Amino acid sequence: MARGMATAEAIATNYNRNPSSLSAFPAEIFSNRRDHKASVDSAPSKNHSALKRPVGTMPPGYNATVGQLKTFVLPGTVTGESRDIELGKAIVRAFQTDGILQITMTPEQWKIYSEAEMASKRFFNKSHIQKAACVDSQSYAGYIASGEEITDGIADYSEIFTVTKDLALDDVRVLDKWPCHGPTPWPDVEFRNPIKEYMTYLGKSGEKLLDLLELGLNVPKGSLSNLTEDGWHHLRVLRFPATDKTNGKGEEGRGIGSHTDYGLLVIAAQDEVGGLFIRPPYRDESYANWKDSAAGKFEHDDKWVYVPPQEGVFTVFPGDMMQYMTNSALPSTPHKVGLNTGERFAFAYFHEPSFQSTIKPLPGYDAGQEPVEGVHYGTHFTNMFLRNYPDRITSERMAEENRYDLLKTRALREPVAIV
Ligand SMILES: O=C(O)CCC(=O)C(=O)O
Ligand SMILES: [Fe+2]
Repeated sequence: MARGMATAEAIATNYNRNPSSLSAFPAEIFSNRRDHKASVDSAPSKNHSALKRPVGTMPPGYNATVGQLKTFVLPGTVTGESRDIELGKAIVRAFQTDGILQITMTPEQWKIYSEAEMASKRFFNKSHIQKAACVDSQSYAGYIASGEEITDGIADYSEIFTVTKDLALDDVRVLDKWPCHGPTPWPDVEFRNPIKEYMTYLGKSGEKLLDLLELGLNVPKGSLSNLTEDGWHHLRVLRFPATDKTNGKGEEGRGIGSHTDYGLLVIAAQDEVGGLFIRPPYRDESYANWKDSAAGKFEHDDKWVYVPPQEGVFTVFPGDMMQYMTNSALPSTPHKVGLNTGERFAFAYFHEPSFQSTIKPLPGYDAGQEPVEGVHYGTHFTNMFLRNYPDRITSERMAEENRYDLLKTRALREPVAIV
């Protein structure tokens, strides 16, 4: 049965209005209007007199609007029927108004997410020596200690395990010294297996979202999803220390500085602690992270929206390449993370074009945006990692072996035959 636009919107609104679907968190959080400012230390307003504690779980010292995100249920398959078109349009509208949306986890995804989260906690519980051994000199995959990553010149407090395409040492791309190409230095299979499974599942959701976006943006089938054959999908498994338990290398209360991410879509998940802030699109603001760094932009102004943790959902927002392809019809969403009173675990999965692809504007969205010759995704990714990890062994080896220059060669700009 075909369902109309109202129904696609209704799916979204029902989730916002039905507190029973928000089991883990106080329903009152979600009765906030978007224009209501609230923070941990603000006095509860009349509306919140029934609250036992002030609104939400916002990190101390932050003052932001509490977001009411639209929540969507992805179909089993995207066939292109009218209800998919309406859903695609509703997703486009949500990105344009809010900059972020939620998708529900299927019961299977919930199980896979929970197992990945347990694996993450096991990993971060290991000794520093065990974690620090998980480094690779050719890929940027592996462990990043708290204070090692740099955003806008300041150390981030996040502790991270990054997963990139896990390539064997005898893979031809590794033998040919392609930048960023190499193995993922897993600590053990107890970590590797659940994390790989988590990525595989999110990959399927990422593909469905791209299919729906093609419908919602009214562009030919395949214009987004063809880019992700051999996509450079990657994942950051994250732990944030409590605000009073840092090593002093960064800025007080700051987890990760304001930034945009690089590819098509970010699919994130967080535990119940809370710390993510995003910036919805504002008409008078423009930025283009592939031209000039968007890191640190707007960091300290008051136009941020706090993303309250909600059990059983992923949050989704567009990345830089989506912004370029749509001429900013879907801007890459700036976001940042604050430290909270307790440690926080999160995942950020990046659904990306293939490393070799040159991204071009979508039909109907080509307004001569710069650079007119397109953006080489692998170069953008490499630039971002060089900027974030200037002192990592991978950056040093890339410089010593002149790997960066390979990005200009034909081999790195043509599809790879996957065997
Ligand atoms: O911690 C989060 O929720 C988001 C992390 C993030 O922005 C990133 O890893 O790029
Ligand atoms: Fe991010």
